[in-house]
Amino acid sequence: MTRAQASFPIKICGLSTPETLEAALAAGADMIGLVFHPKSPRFVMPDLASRLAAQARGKAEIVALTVDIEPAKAAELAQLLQPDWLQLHGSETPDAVRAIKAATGLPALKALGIATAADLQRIEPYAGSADMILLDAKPPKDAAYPGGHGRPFDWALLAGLDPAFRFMLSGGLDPANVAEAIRTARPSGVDVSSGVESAPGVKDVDRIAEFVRAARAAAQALNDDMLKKAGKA
Ligand SMILES: O=C(O)c1ccccc1N[C@@H]1O[C@H](COP(=O)(O)O)[C@@H](O)[C@H]1O
Repeated sequence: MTRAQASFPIKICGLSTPETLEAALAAGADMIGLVFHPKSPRFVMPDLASRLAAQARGKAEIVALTVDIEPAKAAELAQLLQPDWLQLHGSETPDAVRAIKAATGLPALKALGIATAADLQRIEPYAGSADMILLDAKPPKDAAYPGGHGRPFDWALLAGLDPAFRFMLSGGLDPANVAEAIRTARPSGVDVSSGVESAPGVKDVDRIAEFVRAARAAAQALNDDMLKKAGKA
């Protein structure tokens, strides 16, 4: 089990400078995301990505974010970056997730877009393939890239999920709303990109620190509440 699977992981995605990566590490982020989708404003070239990965290694889990990547390309990326996770943020089927995992030997964080209760039925088929599910908003129609648009979805849709099901939540989270998102959706971790930026692709060190602080406090409160309900506190 990785560190992220054992605790309440807080992931800061789309980091692209040593300074903002350092801010995420100093704030106590558990996972950092490097984006390998060329159409994203957060895309990092392989050389820079390798340097950022070296800076983060051993301090936070490194997540390589890809979109509908071929298994052979994923293996090349894994070789180059040696990430701890692959985030699969496209329309990868359960079989594609299995093939990418087999080619890389890495755990997969599979993102699924949620807009209605019916979308929750897309989770179950990934039970035997994805190591963690990330529930995100759907991108705007005609978006050039499938995530990182700062759009929330209705977190109350997740209230009926099995409490034992571990998932991460993303989509429009920011320092001001992450506590409410955690109270409502009761996720096992959170992921943010544009909510800690001053402009698309430009991370803000103060917002990163505020986000991690707010998420950590809300996760602790959620845990205390669950222990109380279970009669253990
Ligand atoms: O961040 C990106 O640029 C990105 C590009 C392609 C796919 C996913 C991307 N980011 C992921 O999108 C969600 C939501 O981000 P936001 O906080 O709403 O901006 C998050 O999981 C990012 O990892």
